[in-house]
Amino acid sequence: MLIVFNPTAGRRRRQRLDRALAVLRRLGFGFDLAETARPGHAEHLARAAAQAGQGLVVAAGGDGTIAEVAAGLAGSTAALGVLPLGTANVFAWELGIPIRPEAAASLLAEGEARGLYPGLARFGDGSARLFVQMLGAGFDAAVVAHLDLGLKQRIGRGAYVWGAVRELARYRFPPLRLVFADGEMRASSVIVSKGRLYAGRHLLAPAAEAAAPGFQVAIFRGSGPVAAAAYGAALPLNLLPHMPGLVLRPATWLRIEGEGVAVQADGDPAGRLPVEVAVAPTPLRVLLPRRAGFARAA
Ligand SMILES: Nc1ncnc2c1ncn2[C@@H]1O[C@H](COP(=O)(O)OP(=O)(O)OP(=O)(O)O)[C@@H](O)[C@H]1O
Repeated sequence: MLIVFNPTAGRRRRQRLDRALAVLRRLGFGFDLAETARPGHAEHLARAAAQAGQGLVVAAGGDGTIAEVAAGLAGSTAALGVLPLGTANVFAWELGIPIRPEAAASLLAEGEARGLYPGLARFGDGSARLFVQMLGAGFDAAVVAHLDLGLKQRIGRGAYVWGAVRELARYRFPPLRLVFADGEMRASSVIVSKGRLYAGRHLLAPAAEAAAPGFQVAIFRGSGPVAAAAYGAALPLNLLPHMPGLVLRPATWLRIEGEGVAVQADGDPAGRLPVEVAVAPTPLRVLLPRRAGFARAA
């Protein structure tokens, strides 16, 4: 097993990693540990490991690190394991992967690999990017793009709240055009979600089935700072899905247009519109709790 550790993900991550490694050693599990040195490095490490015949590659980090490892494993038979050390850890909450390092390490020993279908984003410049949990365009991507990373290191998720408040004052809410296989819609923001949860364990898309190929698309039709503030206030109360102006619909493909508008994938800046979103052609084998019960929103 190779563990790919992002030393910049989340807070107190190294102590949390050490707690997980202590359990693996106690269980007699052999592992190699590799630290990422830059964005994108986890993908290279994972691909090289899979090509060398490694059967299990563990992403020790947040959702961005998981997505990079997933991209490196794409098309191989190696399974993805997760030690959730990130700031929001939405993928882990969604799939019932324990957040406690000791329990997450035990899962690496006793979990079962199940096939999940990531999303694949293709951008106007020809680049492509895999995402495991969600992709957003518009307001939330602007928050991610302008996030104060120093503040995130210090206070964690609060940095996103502060970033959102700042963004309310300056975001211009340019209109987006969403093209589905069966028609078009206008929106001020959109989140394409593999799962039910968003920003930790808050409810976004109750009908989502994380293990199924395809997405729930959250289409924010309310525009302007007042609507965005209302959506933001509803999120921690798990009332977002019921907000006026929010439309949720399933899709397996869509194109999002809005010249120059920021895109985020799994909580990291991912480029700019236009983007085409589809289901990845090959499933990703992910180590999950046996009889995985997908988590409830908090
Ligand atoms: N050594 C490094 N220096 C700077 N950035 C790095 C390094 N290694 C990885 N990264 C980048 O850090 C990004 C964010 O990390 P990650 O998503 O794992 O943590 P997080 O943002 O704290 O967690 P979450 O996504 O759960 O909120 C990754 O997408 C990756 O590109």
